[in-house]
Amino acid sequence: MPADPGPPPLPALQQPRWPDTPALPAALATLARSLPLVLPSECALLKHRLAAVARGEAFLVQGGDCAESLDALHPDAVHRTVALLGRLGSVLGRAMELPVVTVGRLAGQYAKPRSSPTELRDGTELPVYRGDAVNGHAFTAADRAPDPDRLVRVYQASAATLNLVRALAGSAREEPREDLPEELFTSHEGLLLDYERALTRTDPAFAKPYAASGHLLWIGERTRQLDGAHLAYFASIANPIAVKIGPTTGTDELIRLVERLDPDREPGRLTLIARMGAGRVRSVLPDLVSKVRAEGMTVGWVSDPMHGNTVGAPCGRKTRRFDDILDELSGFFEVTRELGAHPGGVHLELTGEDVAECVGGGGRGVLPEDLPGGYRSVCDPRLNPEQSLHLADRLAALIARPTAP
Ligand SMILES: O=C[C@H](O)[C@H](O)COP(=O)(O)O
Ligand SMILES: C=C(OP(=O)(O)O)C(=O)O
Ligand SMILES: [Mn+2]
Repeated sequence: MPADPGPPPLPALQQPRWPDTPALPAALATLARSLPLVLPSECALLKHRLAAVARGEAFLVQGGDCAESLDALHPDAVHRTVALLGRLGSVLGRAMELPVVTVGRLAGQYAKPRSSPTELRDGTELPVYRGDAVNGHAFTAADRAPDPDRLVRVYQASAATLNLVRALAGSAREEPREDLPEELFTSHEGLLLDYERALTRTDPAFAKPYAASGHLLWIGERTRQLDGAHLAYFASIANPIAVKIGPTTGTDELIRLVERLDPDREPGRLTLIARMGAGRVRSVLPDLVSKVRAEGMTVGWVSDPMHGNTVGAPCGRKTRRFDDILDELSGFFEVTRELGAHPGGVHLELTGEDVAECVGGGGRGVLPEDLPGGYRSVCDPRLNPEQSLHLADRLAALIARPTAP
């Protein structure tokens, strides 16, 4: 009798079309016998800290690149981004009068969901860039071909980044400094299920397996289907997790999502990252927050003011206006406070490098004509240090005087 094939696999969106060669199983076997990048006890500690965020007793500052790039990996760049997160934490923690939990979008943020599977340039169509875990950014057939060996390369790059981050955090613990967080956790979008499964580990001290690729993993807006493979994977791991929710999220859908991902209502388990867009946050968010609160669910509420505010610049690049980013943050604070919920944190795409990708900001700010010369991101536009600190100052003023014009 033929063996029972079991249930069909759940649909997994946004997965690469890997070549049908032994390269993928070989890469996954390498990852499966590799060392974990993070420990379950660290994940448990972050969960504990995020429980304080959900209770209104702490504030989350999460940020970093849209997509890390192997070519741009440099110790100074990591140091500058970590220092920037530290400075943002100092400003916002003081304004909120709360301890800050700092989480980097780094040491693993190498895979991107995309709107279209291909990119067309001057009549040539190639697979879209899906992050350095999958293919190369250059617009050539060779670079854009998915290459499973990249999974091992980004694992190694993540290990090296994490090593540096741990050293920086260690030095800050020795000698506390305004510009370095004492404890920095890592996070990335858990998009590539092959990669995440190969790095999932068990530990006798913990009831459930955990993702050893980073402390916190989030599900993106494009892969949070209730009957999808991403939800099933995330439900199976013990890490603190987050979900991005966009403006089309229904209230019933959100309740089912929370029930599925946090059935035990475990403090700190689930953070909801709202990315509605400045024009919609005030109309869409209130029902979602009210319904979750009415169900007695204690999740953390965080604002990503980046992904709902992406627009095309005249040069053809993607950009975001500083004023839209600030406006969405203001709307998020208004809505949560009005409903008696805690505005639990910010999720930003930023870099310690002096790039020109988002437009506006304090002083002269970045102008659209600066983008062609100053754009370094391999995916979405990031705030540079000046824009990030200006945003933190403006937000701090808003936090202190919520009713000021
Ligand atoms: O970072 C997020 C997504 O990958 C990105 O916004 C999608 O961008 P695209 O519309 O250019 O594919
Ligand atoms: C893809 C991203 O966001 P979202 O899933 O919210 O679109 C991202 O954070 O880079
Ligand atoms: Mn992005």
